[in-house]
Amino acid sequence: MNNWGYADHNGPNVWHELFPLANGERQSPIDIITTAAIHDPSLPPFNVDYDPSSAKVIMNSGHTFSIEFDDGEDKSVVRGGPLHGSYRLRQLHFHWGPCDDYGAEHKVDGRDYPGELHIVHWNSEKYSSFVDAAQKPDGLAVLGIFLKIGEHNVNLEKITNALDDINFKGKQSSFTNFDPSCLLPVCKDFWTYPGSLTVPPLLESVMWIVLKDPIAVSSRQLSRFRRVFSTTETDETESCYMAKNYRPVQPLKGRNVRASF
Ligand SMILES: NS(=O)(=O)c1cccc(NC(=O)NCCNCc2ccc(Br)cc2O)c1
Ligand SMILES: [Zn+2]
Repeated sequence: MNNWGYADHNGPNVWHELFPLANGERQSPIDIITTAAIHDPSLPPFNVDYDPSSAKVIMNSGHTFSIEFDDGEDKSVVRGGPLHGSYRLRQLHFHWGPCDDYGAEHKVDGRDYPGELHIVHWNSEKYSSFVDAAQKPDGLAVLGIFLKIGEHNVNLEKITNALDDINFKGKQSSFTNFDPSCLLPVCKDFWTYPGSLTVPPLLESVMWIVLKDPIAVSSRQLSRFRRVFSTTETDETESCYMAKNYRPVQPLKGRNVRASF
């Protein structure tokens, strides 16, 4: 089943058939129970230092759409928080649902958000590439930012305007001069815990930094995400919209979630 997806026949409930890590000890996403989170006063703030010229392309993988960054040198990095050393920016992508009531991957006290932004970085101090780092327990760092329905988000416009160029699976288009820090909330309070990729191969190599505050996007902007196709332009089967691409929450299995606030 290398054509994994989010439908009943190839979705999260059957990923374990080809990706045994699906039932692993440090899987993501999780439901963050705020009263169980441990305030860690020794946690420093995290710091992002992004160069807008690192942005290269926007692409449709069939599972989400992503902005890919030049990760050939330490031009855009995240440091601090729970991290030791600097982690290099690789890509950002989104997860959403079929309606505005749910679609994020992490939950907070059982609460659903309608979407979630993931900004993916890898440990370039210790490892030689993203794929190498993705196999290591301290290889990746992902910033998770919740989306809530509210005001039109001007910073998201550049991304949603580019979706027409990548409407089908496999399409990519030039996308540069973009600094992802414009998509971060003002307050940088976060929860952090050791977890995994939320997509196959579900590798257990992610230090998660989930921001407490959501960013607002308009219902119209989020509905544009759902009109991206998960199929190619020439797919013999009928075209299929990317209506949802979130993984349900996974067992905590004894892990501690720390709070920076
Ligand atoms: N949702 S997430 O936890 O933030 C998260 C964290 C890191 C990466 C991704 N997605 C991708 O890298 N997608 C493009 C490559 N396809 C998946 C893939 C990944 C790693 C390796 Br090695 C091989 C491989 O085929 C998502
Ligand atoms: Zn993701």
